[in-house]
Amino acid sequence: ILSGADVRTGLDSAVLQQAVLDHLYYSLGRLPAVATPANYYRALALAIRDRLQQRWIRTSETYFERGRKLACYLSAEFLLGPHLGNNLLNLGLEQAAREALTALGQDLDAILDCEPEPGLGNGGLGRLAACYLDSLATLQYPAIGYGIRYEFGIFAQEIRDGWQTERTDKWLSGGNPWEIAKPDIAYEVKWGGHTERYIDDDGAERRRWVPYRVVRGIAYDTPIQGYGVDTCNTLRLWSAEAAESFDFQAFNTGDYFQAVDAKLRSETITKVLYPNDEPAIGKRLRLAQQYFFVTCSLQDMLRILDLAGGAIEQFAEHFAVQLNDTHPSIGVAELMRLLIDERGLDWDAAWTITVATFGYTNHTLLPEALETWPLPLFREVLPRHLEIIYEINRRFLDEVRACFPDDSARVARMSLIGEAGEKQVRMAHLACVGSHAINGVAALHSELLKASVLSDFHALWPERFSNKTNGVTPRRFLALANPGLRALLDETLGASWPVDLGRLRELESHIDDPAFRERWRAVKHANKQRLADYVQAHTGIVLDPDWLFDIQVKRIHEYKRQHLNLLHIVTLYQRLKTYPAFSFPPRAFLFGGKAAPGYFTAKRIIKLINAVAETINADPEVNGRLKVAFVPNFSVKNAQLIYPAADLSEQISTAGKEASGTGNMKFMLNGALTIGTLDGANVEMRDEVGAENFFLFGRTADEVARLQGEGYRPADYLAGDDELKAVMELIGSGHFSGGDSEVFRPLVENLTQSDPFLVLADYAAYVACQEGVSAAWADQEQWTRMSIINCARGGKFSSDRAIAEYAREIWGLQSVPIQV
Ligand SMILES: CCc1ccc([C@H](C)CC(=O)N[C@@H]2O[C@H](CO)[C@@H](O)[C@H](O)[C@H]2O)cc1
Repeated sequence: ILSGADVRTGLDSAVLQQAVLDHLYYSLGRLPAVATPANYYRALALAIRDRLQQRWIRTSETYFERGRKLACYLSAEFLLGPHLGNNLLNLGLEQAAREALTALGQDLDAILDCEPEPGLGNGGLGRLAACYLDSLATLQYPAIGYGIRYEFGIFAQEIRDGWQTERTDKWLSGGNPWEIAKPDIAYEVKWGGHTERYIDDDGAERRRWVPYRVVRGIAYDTPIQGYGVDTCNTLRLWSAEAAESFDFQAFNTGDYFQAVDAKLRSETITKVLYPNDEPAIGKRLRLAQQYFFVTCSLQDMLRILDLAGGAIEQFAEHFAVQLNDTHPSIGVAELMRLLIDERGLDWDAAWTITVATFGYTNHTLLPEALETWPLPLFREVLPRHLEIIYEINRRFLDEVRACFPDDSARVARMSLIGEAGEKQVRMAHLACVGSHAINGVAALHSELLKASVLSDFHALWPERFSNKTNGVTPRRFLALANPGLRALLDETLGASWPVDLGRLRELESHIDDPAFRERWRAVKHANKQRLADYVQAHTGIVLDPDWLFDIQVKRIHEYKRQHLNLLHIVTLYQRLKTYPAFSFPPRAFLFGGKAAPGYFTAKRIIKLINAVAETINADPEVNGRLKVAFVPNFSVKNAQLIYPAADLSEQISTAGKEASGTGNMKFMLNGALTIGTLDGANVEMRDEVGAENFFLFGRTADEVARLQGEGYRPADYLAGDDELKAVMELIGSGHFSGGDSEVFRPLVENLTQSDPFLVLADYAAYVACQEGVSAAWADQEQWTRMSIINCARGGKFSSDRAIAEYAREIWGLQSVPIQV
C-alpha cells in the first residue's frame, strides 16, 4: 500500500504510475478510460511537480537559513522551452516515466508533444537566460530569475503562400501546471503623475512621487530544477492586475465599461511579448513592462532582506543583480528611489549600494538596438526617476570632467541624456554608470564594445569591463535533444559528462576506431531521419538523410545573412541548369526562424527562401541533388530536433555584427561542422577545434569596418563576377516568382545598391568555401573525424563554464548544496 508521501515523492515507475492516476482523478476529474494524451500530459506534469515541490521548498528554506548571497537575473525574456522532458532528465526520471506511461497504455514521446511551449522570448538573449537558470541550479548557486509573465508569448509562425503570418500564442489557454500563483507576493507599481517636495518628521527636505495610476504586480513561480542535484531554484514572473479589479460605483451608475476599465488597462502591461529583437521600440507599453517587472523584483528583494533581518546597508552583500541587456536598466534609478525615498538613505550611501549591486551584460552592437527613451515620454510616465537620473548624470559628468578636463565633446558623448535632436535617455549609459561590472558575450564582441559603442566608458572605468563568452546547457541541447549521442557518450565516457563537459575531449582517443566512427555516423543518420520525418509532416517536403544536411536556424535578420546562403543555393541551381554534368554531393538546405512582424526585408527573405524552395524541389533536373525547406515556427521544441540532425551549421553573419551566437555552439556539440565568418563566438569555436576543422570564409570585422570606411560599392562586385551577376538577375527576373519581377525587386535593389551587410563582398569567398565543404563531405571517414573533434572540443561552450565565471568574477557567489 502506497503512503500518501510516496505518491507525492516516490521515484520508481510503479509509484509514478499511481501518481499519474491520482492526478487524473483528483486534479483533472478524469477516468483513464476517457483521458486524452493532453490529460495524461497534465497529470504527469502535476506528478513531476510534486517531486519538484519537495526540493523547491527545501531549497528556499536552506537559502533562508543560510542567508547566503543570491544572484538575481533580471531579464525581459526567458525562452524556457517545454518543461516536462527537461525536468524528467534533471530528476533522472525518464525511464520510470516511460515505464509508468507504457503501463497506462501511453507513449511518453506523444505525451511530451502535448506541452505548449512557454515562448516568453524572441531568440538568443531569452534562451541564454533560460540556459543560465539551468546552470545556476545545477551548480547549486542560490539564484532567482525575475521576469514578465506574458499572457501571450512569441507569435506562432505560419507560412502562407511563402509569406510569414503571425498567430497569437495562447500558451496559457490550457492552464500551466509548471507555475504556482503567489497572490500574497504582490507589489504596488506606480505610474505617471508628478513629484513633490515635503518635509519629513525629522525636518529633512524630501521628494515623493504622487502617481497617476497604481497597478499590482503578482508573483507566479516556476521551479527550476538542477541536473542530478536536489537544488530547485525559482523563476519569479510578474503579472499585472488592477489594484481594484472592479469599480462598483461605476457599475451602479451603469457605466459597465468604466467598471472594468482599470482592470483591462492594468492587465495590458503583461499581455504580450514585443516580438522584436534588435531594433529598439520606443513604445510606452514597452517602458511600462520594463519598469513594472523591475520594481516588483527590487521590492521583492527588499522584502526578502527584511525577512532575513538584514540591514538595508547590506543590500549589495545579499543580492547580485544582473541586467540582461538594457531592458531592465531602469533598475539603477529604481533602486535609488527605493533606498532614498522609501528607506531614507542619503544619496551617497544609496549610490554605493546601487553600483555594488548591479552588473550589466550587453548583447548587441547594432546601434538601432541600443535603447533610448524620449525625454517627454520618460518625464510623463516616470517623473521621479527622471529627477534621479538627472542627479546621477550631474555627479557622473562631474567625474568625467575631473578625469578628462576641457573635453566637452566627451561629456556630451557620455551624458545619460542625448541632446542631439529630440532629447533621449540613453539606457546603455545608465546601465554602465550604475553597474560595477560590464561585459560582452564573446571575446571579439567584448573587444569591439571597448573599442566602439562603450569606448568612453572603458576609458573611464577599464576595471569594470570583462568578457563572459556565452554558453548553452548540455542537458537540454545534448542529453535531452540527442538521446542517441547521449547513449554513445554515456557508454564511452561514463555518465558525468553532462555536468563536466570538458570530458568530451576524451572522445578524441576513439577517433581512429572505425567502429566508433561507424556508430557516430549511425547516431547522426538516425537524427537526420527523425528530422526528415518532422519536415515532411510539417511541409510535405521529402528529404533524404543520406544527403548533406546544411542548416541555418535563427531569427531572420539582414546581418545574419540568410540571403547570402540563398545566393549560394541559386548558384548551385544555376550551375546544374547550365551544366547538367556539374556534380556535387547532394545537399538539403534547411532554414528556420521568425522575422519581427514589422521587419519587411526579413519577411521578404522568408518569401524568397520559400520561392526558391518551391522552384528547386519541383524541378526534376535539380531535385535529385538539391532540396530546400523552410521549417515553420522555429522554437526551442523543434530546435531540439534540428540541432542533432545537422552536418553543416551556417554561422555566416557579417563579421562584427553577431555578438556571440549560441545556436553555433548547440550545432557544434551535436557534431555538426561550422561554415562561418570570424564573428562572435565562431572565433573561439575555431580556436578550440583548430582551423582544419572549421570552414572559414569572409572579411574580418576590421576588414568590414575598413571597406565600409572606404565607401563600399556593391556594384563593383557584381561587375567583377559574372556568376553573381547572373544569380542576381535570375532572382530579379521573377524566375522564382512565376515571372513576377516586382516581389523581390526591393531585395535585389537593397543588395546591388547599398548592401549594408556586405553580402556581395563575401559572396565569392563563401561559394568557394562551400566547394571545400562538398569536397570534405566526399571523404566520410575524414568528415566523421572532424565531427567527433567538433563535439569533443565543445566543452568550453557549456553554460556551466559561463555561470561559474559570472559567479566568481562578478557576483561573488558561493554555491549552497541542498539535501532533501
Ligand atoms: C528592444 C528590442 C530588442 C530585443 C532584444 C534584443 C536582444 C539583445 C537581441 C538578442 O537576442 N541578441 C542576441 O543575444 C545573444 C545572447 O547573448 C547573442 O548570442 C546573439 O549574438 C545576439 O544577437 C535587442 C533589442
